[in-house]
Amino acid sequence: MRLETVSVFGGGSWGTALAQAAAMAGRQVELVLRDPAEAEAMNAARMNARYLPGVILHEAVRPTATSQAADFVILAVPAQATRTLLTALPPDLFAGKPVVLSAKGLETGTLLRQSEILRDMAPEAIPFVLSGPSFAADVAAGRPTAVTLAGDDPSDTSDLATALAGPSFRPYAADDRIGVELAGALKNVYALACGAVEGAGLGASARSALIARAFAELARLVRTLGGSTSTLTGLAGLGDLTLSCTSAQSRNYRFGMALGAGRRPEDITADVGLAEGMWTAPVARQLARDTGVDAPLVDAVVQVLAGEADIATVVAGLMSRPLKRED
Ligand SMILES: NC(=O)c1ccc[n+]([C@@H]2O[C@H](COP(=O)([O-])OP(=O)(O)OC[C@H]3O[C@@H](n4cnc5c(N)ncnc54)[C@H](O)[C@@H]3O)[C@@H](O)[C@H]2O)c1
Ligand SMILES: O=P(O)(O)OC[C@H](O)CO
Repeated sequence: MRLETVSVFGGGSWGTALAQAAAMAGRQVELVLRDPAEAEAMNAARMNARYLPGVILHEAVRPTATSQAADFVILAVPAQATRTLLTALPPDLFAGKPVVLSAKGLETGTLLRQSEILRDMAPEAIPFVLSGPSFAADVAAGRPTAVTLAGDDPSDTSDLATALAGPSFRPYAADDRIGVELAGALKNVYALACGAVEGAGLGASARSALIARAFAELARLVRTLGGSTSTLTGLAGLGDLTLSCTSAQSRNYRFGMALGAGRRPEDITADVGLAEGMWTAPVARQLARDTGVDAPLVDAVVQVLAGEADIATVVAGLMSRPLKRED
């Protein structure tokens, strides 16, 4: 498999960070933005001033609005925008090529994972999913980061991991696409919940209890939806859950903190930016209901986001559930 050139779609923080990582790994990178003026400005400044100010673009990164054919592709737009992006691109851009899906979210309406959207829109692409504890600012600045890269063919996945690995970016190859995608999407919902616990001043003990019960709920969902629970002890599971559920660097966590402090969701987005958990929570609740999985934490987040209950009410509800064995 030739893996010298890569097109990264999405000129936000994650697309720019992954473009930097790929360039540091020795790839020639085009960073594809939808707005030609923004691509030109980024090229002139050699910086993504809006999403990653202060990070000088690697010389192998070429911002552009017109994509050329590359050896492989990385998609890094928000989860709800992946289908729109793919609709606008010619399918032959992807045919027979590795496509790395890096958005962490489930699609509203269809309830689909990112690689299922790709299968719908570009069935001849070869899907890989990348997830794990990784803030764009850390990756772009070359701070040590490790992620999971899952694909169906072990040899191709190892080759792709090697093509993306650099001195500070370490992808571990794996094969459980379903588990990796679900863990990445769901951790955003649980990060909202943990942020809300902090914002409401409920204490560090409550937050740790929540992380542990979130892990158990995630395991039930992953097991039922066809993933492997062993994935959850890895970077895409435990790694990302603990990062996003404890750090105010996470937008989902910050969104939750504001919710916990009593602000309304519609007023928070302008300050925090993209918080994928907001979109994924209702989808996860639907998936849990459809498959009979008990998911009280996802339910609680949906209720708070929808304004159906305040934090105190959902916490009282969770604390008064019948006592049970810890499994
Ligand atoms: N930022 C991080 O630290 C980080 C880390 C890992 C994964 N992710 C995931 O990456 C995804 C993208 O997040 P982000 O942080 O880059 O968001 P962002 O808000 O920083 O940037 C989103 C970018 O997508 C572009 N975009 C939106 N709709 C588009 C469309 N239809 N066509 C083309 N471009 C479009 C926007 O113009 C913007 O440039 C999310 O699913 C997020 O969970 C982010
Ligand atoms: O800022 P967040 O909450 O979207 O989290 C970013 C990454 O997913 C952390 O791994």
